[in-house]
Amino acid sequence: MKIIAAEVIVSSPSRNFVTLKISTDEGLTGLGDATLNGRELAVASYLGDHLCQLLIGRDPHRIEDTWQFLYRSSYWRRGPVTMAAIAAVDMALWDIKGKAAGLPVYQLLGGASRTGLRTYGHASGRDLPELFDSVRENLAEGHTSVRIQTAVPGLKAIYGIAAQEQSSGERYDYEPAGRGAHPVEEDWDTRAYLNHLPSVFEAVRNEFGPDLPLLHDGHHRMTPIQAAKLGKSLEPYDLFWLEDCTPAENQEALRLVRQHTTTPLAIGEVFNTVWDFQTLIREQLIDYVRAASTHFGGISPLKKVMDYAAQYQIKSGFHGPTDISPVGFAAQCHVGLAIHNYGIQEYMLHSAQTNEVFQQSLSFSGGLIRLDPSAPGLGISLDEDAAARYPYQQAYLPYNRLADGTVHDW
Ligand SMILES: O=NC(=O)[C@@H](O)[C@H](O)[C@H](O)CO
Ligand SMILES: [Co+2]
Repeated sequence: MKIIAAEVIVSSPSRNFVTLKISTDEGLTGLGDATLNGRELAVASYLGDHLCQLLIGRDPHRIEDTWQFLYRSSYWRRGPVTMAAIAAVDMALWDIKGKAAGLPVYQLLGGASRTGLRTYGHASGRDLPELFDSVRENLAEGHTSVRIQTAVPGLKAIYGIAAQEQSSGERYDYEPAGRGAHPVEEDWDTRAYLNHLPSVFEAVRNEFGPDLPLLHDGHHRMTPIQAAKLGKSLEPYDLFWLEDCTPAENQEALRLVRQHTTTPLAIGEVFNTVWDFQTLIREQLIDYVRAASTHFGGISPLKKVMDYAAQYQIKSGFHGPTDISPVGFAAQCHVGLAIHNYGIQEYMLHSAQTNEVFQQSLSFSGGLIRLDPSAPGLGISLDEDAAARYPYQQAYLPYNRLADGTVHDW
């Protein structure tokens, strides 16, 4: 079999998505997700102007060789743009291999290790009543675990809370990317956040009891000692995990956090290669791997990092925001179903418009994502006419500044 075409499809139903479509001389096609929120066109160009031409004539069955060729032949390595582009190729080739074999991709990765994938949803609220309603909505939707994000007194707009100007009760169930030519500035105050959050979790535990698994996303905004303080102060509320508690470019920073708290830690949604996890896994500084297939080079490296993590009893907690397309989401669900060390899957439901462009065969019932055993490959199709109805619109993620004007992680 030979690759005869590789096309990049940029579409913006509700938000921007970049999809790679690879076609073969035997009539099979494969899809890959190359979406990088806020930098989509950089990845579209990396694919369209550099990688697609290298694929023509290659045997699509040679996934590992293609991955290694694309990774090493560029000379320049790693980074979110490069790895999202390679991820899309990897996913599309697994899609083709599954279709050629008449099997879902998880069957090629060792078969199902469980019935389905337990999920967590995003509960958010500017105040406790809004937050409690949002928790109830998530439970009604079928999630058996819930992420808790709230506003912080004195701050106007922060990560994880629907933009203030939106109608009250608006849920944070759609990842921001403010449309326009410049990112929106939001405000931040770590001290106010650290002083406020424990009371929120105490209220949530009082309202929903001790058993509901609760997660929280620190979103890279704390120093290691601040993250240690928060992890320790949340111990009475028995979190399932505290996510991105501190920027982990310096993986050793987690040693300090680990010394002070038993709150489980999840990191890695902004990572793009296994080396970003090497110290974190080897020193067991985290409990969950937050990588996502789309930002991590695809299905192949995601399976590799999880097999490495398994040696340290570290589980998966793959990133599942709405700025990963249904193709990328399905790809990591296939990995999640096959690996033994599965933890949980972040699951933000895509909009009706997005589901108009991408037809999915996975389902969500009884608190579990289930993959269709009769759907070969990734089990996703893309309606190119629908995609063409939603042209790209430039959009950026927000960023933070502190009260004194210093730029800060958002
Ligand atoms: O855990 N989920 C997250 O941190 C997401 O909400 C990220 O901010 C977005 O995917 C960035 O585009
Ligand atoms: Co996160």
